[in-house]
Amino acid sequence: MDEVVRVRGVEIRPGYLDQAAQEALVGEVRAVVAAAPLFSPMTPYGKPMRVRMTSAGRYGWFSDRSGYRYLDLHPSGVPWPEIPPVALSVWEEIVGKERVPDCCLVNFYDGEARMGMHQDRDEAAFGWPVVSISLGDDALFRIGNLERGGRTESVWLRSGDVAVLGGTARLLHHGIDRVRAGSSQLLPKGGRLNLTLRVVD
Ligand SMILES: O=C(O)CCC(=O)C(=O)O
Ligand SMILES: [Fe+2]
Repeated sequence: MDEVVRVRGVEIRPGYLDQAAQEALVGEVRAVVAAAPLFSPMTPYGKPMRVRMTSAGRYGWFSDRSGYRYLDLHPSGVPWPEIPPVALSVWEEIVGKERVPDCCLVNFYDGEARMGMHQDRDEAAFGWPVVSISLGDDALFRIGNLERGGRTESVWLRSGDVAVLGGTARLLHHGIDRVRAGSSQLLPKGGRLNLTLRVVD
């Protein structure tokens, strides 16, 4: 619970959420997805992303042929739901109460989904960390460098793990190489949920 593994400045807290907290958070994410359905954003290169997404909070992350950005409303026109309380308490415990995150991006990975190496840099402020919560199947998380390319290190993220990209690690390239289908029983139909809490502006 209190263990912290540091990989290139990324702080990983294995098993931060216990089973009961994970189940509670899954229930909260279901409510988010019911109000603001998952969609597959189009990349600026014209290929739909394999990961399905939605958001909660003041802003939601979006991508289409015009590029990556944050939107005030879900693409269907409905407001983004409130950030799930369990996720908000993870933020408060790790980052503090001084600033509430503006966005909780929800990513859903089926067994085939992956996410290419990228930086989280669509926010206006990099002074606050990105806090990532993993639920469901294990995922191989690759951590690179501030510049594109170069040597990388990989670590498996498991259900209940929290990873914090802050300080010198805030703008490191990172991605998900693969998801180990069937490695967790948390989501009845399998797959992986990742929540990232972000300060946007
Ligand atoms: O799924 C993950 O663990 C990482 C997600 C991510 O990097 C992102 O949404 O920007
Ligand atoms: Fe990211």
